[in-house]
Amino acid sequence: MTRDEAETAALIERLVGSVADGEDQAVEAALRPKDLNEFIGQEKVREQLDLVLRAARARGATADHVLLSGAPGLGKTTLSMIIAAEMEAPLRITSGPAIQHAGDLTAILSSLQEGEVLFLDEIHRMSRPAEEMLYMAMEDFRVDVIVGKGPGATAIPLELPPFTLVGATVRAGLLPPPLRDRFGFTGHMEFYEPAELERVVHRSARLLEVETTSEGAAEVAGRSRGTPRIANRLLRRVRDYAQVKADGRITREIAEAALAVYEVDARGLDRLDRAVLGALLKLFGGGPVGLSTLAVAVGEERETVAEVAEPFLVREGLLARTPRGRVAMPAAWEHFGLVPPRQGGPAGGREGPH
Ligand SMILES: Nc1ncnc2c1ncn2[C@@H]1O[C@H](COP(=O)(O)OP(=O)(O)OP(=O)(O)O)[C@@H](O)[C@H]1O
Repeated sequence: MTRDEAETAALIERLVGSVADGEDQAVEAALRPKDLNEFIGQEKVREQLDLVLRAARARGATADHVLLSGAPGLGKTTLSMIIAAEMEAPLRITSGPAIQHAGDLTAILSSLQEGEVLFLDEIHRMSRPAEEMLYMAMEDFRVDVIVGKGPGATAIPLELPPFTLVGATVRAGLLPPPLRDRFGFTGHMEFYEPAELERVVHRSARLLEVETTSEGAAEVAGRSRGTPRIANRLLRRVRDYAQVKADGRITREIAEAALAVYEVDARGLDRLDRAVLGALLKLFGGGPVGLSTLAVAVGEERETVAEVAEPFLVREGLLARTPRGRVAMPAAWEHFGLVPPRQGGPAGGREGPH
């Protein structure tokens, strides 16, 4: 290997990244469904994707580029792995924030094998020049490698083997239209219904060899915010509790006691959700308040509040996003045991009767 090749390999290694260490990551990887049949819920996306992949296989062609949109933890990475497995193709995983320069993307694209699936997580966070390079790569399987700098710079066209790009984003609307339009198929991932999450919990419990009653699984599922990753995480924590404090079996009582320890409340709100709602209610009298102000108040990034906490709070009817700012809904006051201030009264609300 020459020095250039070694540097490129190191660069790709850094960009593509390996799965983080730790028992939880290893367990999470083991819990991933391996094919579309094992993948629970998301009927629409599954059916549509199944058609796209079957048709490509029948033609002996590389599958069209796929865009997956949806909140974190709904299974976008898992689906990209399934796409690669179903196409019997290798998979490369990277993310938008890892690609800061067009050269970063060239390094990855130029090392792809024919038919390879490239999973680009958080595609909306890629740098502009890289994004523009991706347009051409997706459409014509070609990139221009820029050699040199300034007026003397020349563009050398480089042919790429056909590949399938699987882009993942929290919202398809975050992508510029020219990029969005280059995907042959867009799958919108929805939050999971409680019954689907119960199936996820049962499946994971079976794989982890943990005995779980129906009520125990329902309790974990009900607090998992419609998200399989959270269901799996809560299941692992409840399993720990059941092993240390009881006989290892997950019942409703054990799930309730364990989740109280981990500060996940009966509605599934976690510490961040409660911080956001608590600030909205107690500091801003229920709003309206701007996203930036709210984010500063809870010491989080705007994006974290908007993309991690809010979709669930909105869906639960606890918070509304209005043109004037974020507003707490009556259910939020109730959940916190607070009474909303009267119009024109002092901000902050009063303690309720319970
Ligand atoms: N439909 C499903 N059926 C069973 N398990 C699932 C399903 N979807 C996701 N999971 C589980 O949830 C975990 C999280 O999924 P995954 O990493 O694919 O989410 P993601 O949408 O890519 O999240 P992020 O965008 O944050 O990376 C996985 O470990 C997987 O086991």
